[in-house]
Amino acid sequence: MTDTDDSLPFAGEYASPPCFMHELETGEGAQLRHPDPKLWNDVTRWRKAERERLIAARLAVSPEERIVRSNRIAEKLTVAIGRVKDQLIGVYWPIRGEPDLRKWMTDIVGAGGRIALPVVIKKGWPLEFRRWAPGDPMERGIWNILVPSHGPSVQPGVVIAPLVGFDSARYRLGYGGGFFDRTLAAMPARPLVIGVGYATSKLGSIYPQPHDIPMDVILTDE
Ligand SMILES: Nc1nc2c(c(=O)[nH]1)N(C=O)[C@@H](CNc1ccc(C(=O)N[C@@H](CCC(=O)O)C(=O)O)cc1)CN2
Ligand SMILES: Nc1ncnc2c1ncn2[C@@H]1O[C@H](COP(=O)(O)OP(=O)(O)OP(=O)(O)O)[C@@H](O)[C@H]1O
Repeated sequence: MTDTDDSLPFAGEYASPPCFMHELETGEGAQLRHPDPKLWNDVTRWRKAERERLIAARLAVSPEERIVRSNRIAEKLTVAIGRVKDQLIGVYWPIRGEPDLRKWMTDIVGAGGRIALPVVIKKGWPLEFRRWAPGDPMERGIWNILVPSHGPSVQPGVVIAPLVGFDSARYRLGYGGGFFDRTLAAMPARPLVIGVGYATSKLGSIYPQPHDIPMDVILTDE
């Protein structure tokens, strides 16, 4: 199935933010009960195939080209965020061909801003953010992603979310753990959420579901 394939039943967009508290089970690692399990099953299968296709495509891009594209995204971030002094910005440590913003993160710290990185505490839980500065000790967390070894949980005012895919309604396709959606839903104050990815990762629709939270802004290399 491709993004132009319309054989997937229309997955329903919402004109206003849906209230789905009634679909939440309580307790650790609460799972959502989807309103239409059959549709969700189709969407899940389609998303899995699209993730694999999009990740393989970006991994096939040369390291030199990836640097060029990452730098373009970094320049746009600088413009979008503006004055960074005293801001706390949640970024990410790149994996699987994601835009590499590590130099930009260092520049932000040099300019008086602060950076935080996401940490997976447990599958099915919101992410935690920990402060990071160049040279800080890091360790491998779940899925081998490097995370700051210690430090308290902090609340960024800006969150930069890497996109596996995205659509024109600013919905994000990630790795399928639901981490960013859970994290944004749980944050006491909603941060400015900026999705970053390659223009080639654009889809016709990600078939947004009630739990999917759109990005405020999406920045690409084009
Ligand atoms: N660089 C980076 N760090 C990040 C994220 C990210 O998107 N990029 N995350 C953003 O959330 C969190 C990690 N999220 C992840 C979620 C799933 C898998 C993963 O490998 N999942 C399994 C299958 C999952 C499933 O379908 O149930 C897999 O692909 O084998 C990896 C990372 C926190 N750190
Ligand atoms: N607020 C939430 N509460 C409980 N479960 C949630 C919440 N948000 C998402 N989920 C669950 O997470 C799972 C994965 O969702 P989805 O396919 O949207 O992942 P994703 O956004 O691609 O992943 P990620 O953010 O980790 O990169 C779904 O089963 C979904 O029900």
